[in-house]
Amino acid sequence: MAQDVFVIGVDYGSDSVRSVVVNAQNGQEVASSVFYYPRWREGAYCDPTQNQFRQHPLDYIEGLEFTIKECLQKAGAAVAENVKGISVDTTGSTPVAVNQQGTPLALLPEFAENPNAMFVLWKDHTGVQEAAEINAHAATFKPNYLQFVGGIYSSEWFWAKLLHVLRADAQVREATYSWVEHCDWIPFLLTGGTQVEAMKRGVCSAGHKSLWAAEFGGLPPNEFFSSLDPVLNGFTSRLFQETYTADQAAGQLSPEWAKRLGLSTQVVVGVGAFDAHMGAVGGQIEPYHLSKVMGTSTCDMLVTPLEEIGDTLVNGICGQVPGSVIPGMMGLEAGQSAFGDTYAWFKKILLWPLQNLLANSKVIDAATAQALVEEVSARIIPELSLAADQIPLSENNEFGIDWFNGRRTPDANQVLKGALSGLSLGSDAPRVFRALVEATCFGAKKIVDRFNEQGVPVKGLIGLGGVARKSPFIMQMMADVMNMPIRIHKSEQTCALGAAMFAATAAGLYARVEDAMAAMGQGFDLEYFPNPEKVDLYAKRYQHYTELGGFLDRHSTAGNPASLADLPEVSSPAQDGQTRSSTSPQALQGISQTTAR
Ligand SMILES: Nc1ncnc2c1ncn2[C@@H]1O[C@H](COP(=O)(O)OP(=O)(O)O)[C@@H](O)[C@H]1O
Ligand SMILES: O=C(CO)[C@@H](O)[C@@H](O)COP(=O)(O)O
Repeated sequence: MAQDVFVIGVDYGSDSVRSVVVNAQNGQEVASSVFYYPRWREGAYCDPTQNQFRQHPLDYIEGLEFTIKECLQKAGAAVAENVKGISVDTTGSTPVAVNQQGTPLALLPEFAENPNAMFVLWKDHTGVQEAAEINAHAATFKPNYLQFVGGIYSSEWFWAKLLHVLRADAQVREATYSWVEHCDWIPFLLTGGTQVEAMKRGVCSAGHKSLWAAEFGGLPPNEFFSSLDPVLNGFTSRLFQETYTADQAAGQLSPEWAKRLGLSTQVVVGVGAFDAHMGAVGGQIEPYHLSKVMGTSTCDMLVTPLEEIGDTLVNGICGQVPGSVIPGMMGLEAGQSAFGDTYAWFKKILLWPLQNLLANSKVIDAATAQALVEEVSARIIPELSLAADQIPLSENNEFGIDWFNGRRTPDANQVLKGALSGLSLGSDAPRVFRALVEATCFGAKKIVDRFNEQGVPVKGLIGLGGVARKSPFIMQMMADVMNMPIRIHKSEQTCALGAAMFAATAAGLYARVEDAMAAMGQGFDLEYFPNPEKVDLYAKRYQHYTELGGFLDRHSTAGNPASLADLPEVSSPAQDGQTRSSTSPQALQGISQTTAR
C-alpha cells in the first residue's frame, strides 16, 4: 500500500451503533462516532416483563448514516477519498421479517408501528415455547440437525423467533416473504439490493443460528420444518443455500448510499457477521485462547485449526462453524445471556427511589432531581466495585446465580432465573453486588470447564468489551476464579476494529484476515494474574455455585411456559416411516446425541 488508505468498521451493539475510520496499514483509528438508537432508548416496542425486545430498522438506518458521516467529517476529505472498504457487524441472532424485495416490514407504512415487523433483538426470549418445540422435534429426526449448535436450540435464535412471529401475528405472516439477520441486511442495504434471493448470507449467522451446515448440504430440509409447524412449509426455499465468509465482498456501495455518505461507488462492502466474531478478530484471537467479549452479555469465542478439532463436537455451546470467525478455522461460540446486564439490573433496583420519588420532592426542584439521578446512576457501579473489593472473601459470603436473562451456555435454558442466597441482615449493597459479580465469573468458568471437559482445551483468556476495560475489580476476580491470567486488549472498539480488518480484507488490501490482524492489531496493555491466596477459596465457592445452580436447574420447569404439561404434542413422520411423539423430558431439556462430524 503506497499511499495511506482507509477502511470503515461499523459495529451495531444492543443500545448503539459505532463506526470507526481506520488506517488500513496500521489499524490506527482516525475518527469514531457513536449513535444511540432513539426509539430503543425510549423503550418503544419492548416489554421486558414478557422478554420482548424489538428494534426498529429506522434506528439502524439513521445510526448508519449519522456515524459514518460524522466520522468522515472529522477525518476530512482526503481520508474520505481514500476509503476502500466498509464492513459491518451486528448483534445476533437479530432477525426481521422482509418482503420479496428484502425490505423489513416495519419500513412499510402499514407495519411501521408493529413490533412483530421489526428486528427481534438477540435477547428477546418470546420464543421459549418455540425453542422447546424445536428441541423436542429435532430429537425425533436423523441426522441430528442440532449437532453443530451444541445440541440445544435456543429461543435467542433464528428459527424459534421466526416461528414465534409467524404464529403470533397473522398480518405479518401474510406479508413475510423471507427472514433475514441484521448482519446480512445492512450490507444488502448498502449495496442497493432489491431482491432478497440475491442477498449474500454470512456463514457466521447461518451456521451458529440458522442450522445451516455444509454437511447437511445447506439448511435442514423443508420436511423438518413443515412437520414442526405447517406455517413453516416452503420457507426454506425463500431463504438460502449458499453462505459466505466475512473476508468476501457482498458488493460495492450503491449510488444512493455513496451519495448519502459522501463516498465513491468503488467502496467495497464486506459480508457481515456477528459482533463477537468480528470482535474476536479485532482483539487478535489465537487458537485455543478464549476471546471473551464482556459487555451487556458475554460472547466467548474460540478458534482451532480444522484438522486439530476433527470430529470433536462440544455439547451445550452456541455452535461450531468452520469459517465463522477466521476463514479456514473452526469457530466455536459460547456465552452468558446477562453479564453487565446483571450489574445493570442491581443498579436499577438501587435507583428506584431516586427515579420515582425525587420528581415530586419537596426539597429539590425537578432539574436538580434529574441531575442527581444522572450523577448517581453513573457512579453506582464504579463505587460499588470499590466497596465490594474491600470485603474479605469467606466461604459464607452471599451467593448469586447469574441466570438473570436465562442461561445461554453451557446448555441453553432461557427459562432459568437468577438467584441470591446466603442473605442476612448484614447483606448490604456492596456485599450483594460482590455476590452478583462473583456469580457472573462462576458462569464464565462453567464455559471454560465445558470446553476443557469436551476435548477443546482453553489455553489462555483474552478480555474484550466494555466491562473488560472498565472494571479492574471484575477482571481480577475473573482471573482468581478461573485460576488463569487474562489479557486485556488495548482497543476500546475491538468489534468495530475487527469489522475494519474484514473490510480491508474484502477490499483486497490483505490476502487473509490473519494478515490484516497482524498489521492492524493494537495489542494488549493489561494482564490480570490469579491471586494464589484466593484461588482455593474461590474453588470451594464454585463448588457451592455448581450445587445451588444444579438445584435450581432441576426445579426450573415449575411455573414456566415451557413446562412439559404446557407443550402441545407434536407428531412428525420419523425417518423410519413410523410416527413418533416428539415431546419427551429429554427432548425438552435439549438432551441430544453426540454425533461425529
Ligand atoms: N464500571 C463498570 N463496571 C462493570 N460493568 C460496567 C461498568 N460500567 C458499565 N458496565 C456494564 O457494561 C455493560 C455495557 O457494556 P458495553 O460493552 O459498553 O456495551 P455492549 O454490550 O452493548 O456492547 C452494561 O451492562 C453495564 O452494566
Ligand atoms: O450473541 C451474540 C453473538 O452471537 C451477541 O450479538 C449478543 O450477545 C449481543 O452482544 P452485546 O453484549 O450487546 O455486545
